Amino acid sequence: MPSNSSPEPGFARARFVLPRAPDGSDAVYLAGNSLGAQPHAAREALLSAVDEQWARVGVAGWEACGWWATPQRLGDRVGALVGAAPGQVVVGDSTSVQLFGLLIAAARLRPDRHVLLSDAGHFPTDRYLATSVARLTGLTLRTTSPDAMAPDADTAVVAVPAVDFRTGERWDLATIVDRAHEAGAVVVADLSHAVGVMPVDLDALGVDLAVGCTYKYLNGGPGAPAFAYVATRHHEVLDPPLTGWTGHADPFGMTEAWTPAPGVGRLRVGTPPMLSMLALDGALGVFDDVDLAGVRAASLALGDAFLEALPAGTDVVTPREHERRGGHVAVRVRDADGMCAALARRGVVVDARPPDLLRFGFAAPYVTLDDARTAAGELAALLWSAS
Ligand SMILES: Cc1ncc(COP(=O)(O)O)c(C=O)c1O
Ligand SMILES: Nc1c(O)cccc1C(=O)C[C@H](N)C(=O)O
Repeated sequence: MPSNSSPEPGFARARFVLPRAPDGSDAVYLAGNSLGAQPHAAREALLSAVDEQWARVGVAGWEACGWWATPQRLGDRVGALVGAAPGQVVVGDSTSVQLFGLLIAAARLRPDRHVLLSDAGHFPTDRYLATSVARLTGLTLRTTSPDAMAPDADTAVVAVPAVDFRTGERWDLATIVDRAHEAGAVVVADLSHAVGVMPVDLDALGVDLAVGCTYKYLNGGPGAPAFAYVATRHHEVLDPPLTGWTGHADPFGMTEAWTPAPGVGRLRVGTPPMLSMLALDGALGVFDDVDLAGVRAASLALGDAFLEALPAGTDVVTPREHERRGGHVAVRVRDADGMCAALARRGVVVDARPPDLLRFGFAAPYVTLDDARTAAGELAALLWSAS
């Protein structure tokens, strides 16, 4: 099938079930930056895994149904969406667990250096884990905004998101990676707010290591497994801290000592959550025949329609320039939680982040231009009644 290079906003809406609004209709669902909507194919894949595989094949499914190979097979599918050639991505565990492993592995790639440089506004799990990893490795944690990062000869690791989880600002990964590499540091990128909503070209950018979640714009479902990327040049030296048996070169040899599997397979830890993985497998079909540059253009068009329909004076914290914007737009309001609940009563699902932000996520596969304008109209009505 030819690839759809200029998809319209809402191009795959018929392939999704949308959460209900209070009146029973489909909600205007702008929370895909937190939990993507459910693709029919994810449900079908899950039901088939339960009814035909688990129930009827049982333990033989690890080979007969291809379960054992699924973390790397899905890794390649996700890898294609983040510019990773096959063999560099594995799926499994949570973003937090993957990040912990990669931050430590990154520090071990630069044993003579002393600084872990991280985004001051990073998502909490990234900040908490950087703090813990610094304690465990003896690195000194320094935090600053990604655009102000100035790694030097003592910087071991630079940890950054592709897009700020609060403001929706897109960071300039190319410049960050270049600066880090000039200083000899290793880059660990968190793509949670980028994967599936914009093209990311990990190989071309030269990113060393990356993680991301699959339950936002990839629509893998609540608790869908995360992914981890390791550039090929690090494969044979990567020394992960979580030496679980499924990352062993010969897991069924049940040997005394841990020997890493070749390549990215060494990042596998325990038994993969197969039902979640197979739901994700179904969900990824949405991206099979579509060009991510087109998905990005459609998402930006949705954001533009929303921004244009907002009343003058609305406090938008997301940069308006396309190249500096991710997949969501954040608006500062007086009572974000109250406003979020009021929008939900009006059939518009968004989320609130402390202290005062409302986030509107523009997942182009199922959000339409009408949705974007409706959300702006409902927000305007609430802002008006609150003023
Ligand atoms: C940037 C970022 N990293 C990580 C996470 C979450 O990590 P986990 O999948 O472990 O809950 C999120 C959101 O939940 C996020 O926005
Ligand atoms: N991962 C989440 C969860 O398990 C429950 C509720 C929300 C989330 C989120 O996705 C938070 C999200 N990463 C954020 O950007 O705030």
